[in-house]
Amino acid sequence: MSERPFLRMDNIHKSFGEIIVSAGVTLEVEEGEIHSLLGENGAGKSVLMSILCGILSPNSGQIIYKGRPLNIGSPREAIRHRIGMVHQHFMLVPNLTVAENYVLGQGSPLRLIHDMEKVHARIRELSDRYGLGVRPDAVIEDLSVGEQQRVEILKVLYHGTDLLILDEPTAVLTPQETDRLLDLMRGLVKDGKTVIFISHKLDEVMRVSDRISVMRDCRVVHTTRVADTDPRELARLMVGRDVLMELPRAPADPGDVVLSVEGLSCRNDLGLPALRDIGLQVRRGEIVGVAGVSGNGQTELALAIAGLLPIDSGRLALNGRDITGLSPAEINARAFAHIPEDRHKMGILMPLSLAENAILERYDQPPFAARGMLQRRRIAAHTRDLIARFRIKTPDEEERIANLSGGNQQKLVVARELARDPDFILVSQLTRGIDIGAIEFILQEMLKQRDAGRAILLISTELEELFAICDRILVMFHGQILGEVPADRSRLEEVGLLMAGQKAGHVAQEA
Ligand SMILES: Nc1ncnc2c1ncn2[C@@H]1O[C@H](COP(=O)(O)OP(=O)(O)OP(=O)(O)O)[C@@H](O)[C@H]1O
Repeated sequence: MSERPFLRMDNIHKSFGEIIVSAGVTLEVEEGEIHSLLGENGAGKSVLMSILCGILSPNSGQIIYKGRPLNIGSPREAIRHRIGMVHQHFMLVPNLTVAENYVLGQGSPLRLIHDMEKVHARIRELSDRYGLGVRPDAVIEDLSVGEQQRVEILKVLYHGTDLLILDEPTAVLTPQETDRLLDLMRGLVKDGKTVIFISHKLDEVMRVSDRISVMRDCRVVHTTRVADTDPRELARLMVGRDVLMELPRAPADPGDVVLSVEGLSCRNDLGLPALRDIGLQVRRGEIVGVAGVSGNGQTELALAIAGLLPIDSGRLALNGRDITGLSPAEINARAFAHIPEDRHKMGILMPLSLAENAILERYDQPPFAARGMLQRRRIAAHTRDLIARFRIKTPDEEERIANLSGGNQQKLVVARELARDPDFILVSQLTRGIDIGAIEFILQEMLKQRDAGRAILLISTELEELFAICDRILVMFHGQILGEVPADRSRLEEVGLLMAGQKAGHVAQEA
């Protein structure tokens, strides 16, 4: 251990009642490095970083920062010490501008109005310096996810930072946006800043880090220089066993058509055309992937199929029966499972328990309801079964789902939907926020579902995920399906070209 590290978190303990969430963590970070933090879902990464930036206070342990003990009780104090964090879920107010978000809570409104020109100028200066492309007068809700993230990072820089913590910043980014973010992180380090980076994506961690610490069971179990390790070793350290990088699978044996989409066109919530004449079929016993750079209509495709977005024209059928224009509840009732892209908006209800979330769409149906009464023992037993099978980290089924780590919330959504014995499974961003050990398990589960004769449509921006389990891949570009490619890794380049709008040697016209 070095004499005087930039940051040393020493023997940090934290528990909520009986639940231990930090079990004597010791972590050292050197000045001017990118230090990655890896660990399974629920290993305690976010909790540790929340302690470092004053959101949670530890029960015991010490933090030495820039050679002095650090005792902070709020994020505001952390900012004073030039420690800034970008959280897994953005904390911006959607209907305010970038500049308004930055000055929220910063003083009297009258003075702020007067100073707004200066605020705008400072945002422009920082944005130019780091190539962030952030406009101070842009309204948050009009920005893409990648842009919102740059706004969050610039917010930390705006308040002044020497230590920047990024909690799973790439989970929602396109590969291009990720490259841009990794470049930005290197630029910040060149500028003398220190970065702590949390990610489940080992390739990114290997590309960008100087050093890596691995957490398990709420402790740091290993710290290494990136040159002294490889993804296989990191995976083993995280999960405690070897993780299969390639899943064995038999060729598909597709049966009858389960989902059929014909001539589907619709608009997005701004009234602009989002889908143009989409046609596709998913058969029993196959997994059809939908690839594409995010924002090319994939979100609208999932919403339209689930009955959550009105369509302009076209026809949807499930098991040969017309479902066009049916309500989401009516579609749901027809052996239709949906794992949505945004679990917070659509997948779960935060104030409710795991057990309540586990039966969200079925609370009024047998075996969970009888004679108008909830069958609490049955619901509890069912939820305990899901918790055990999907290794969801929680004290019990009565825990509020809001208290689970992000990846464990996603596991519950997947477990609940697969338990519904569906004919058709609509999935968006299946493994977002999930650790590699659990990804291996969930992808294997999807293959089992396929082999049991279910039809699966998997919409994803992760090509790895698509190539791992799909049988064929459709590529979306500007609201259309530009091509179909067998899910064979040798065809990766073709998929990449289609994603960029290039088809058989020519560039697709923007309609
Ligand atoms: N307020 C809380 N009350 C009870 N338990 C909590 C609370 N906040 C976090 N936990 C628990 O602390 C543990 C660590 O959670 P944390 O969010 O740090 O995990 P993580 O390593 O960031 O996981 P992920 O990769 O899924 O984001 C989890 O088991 C979680 O359920």
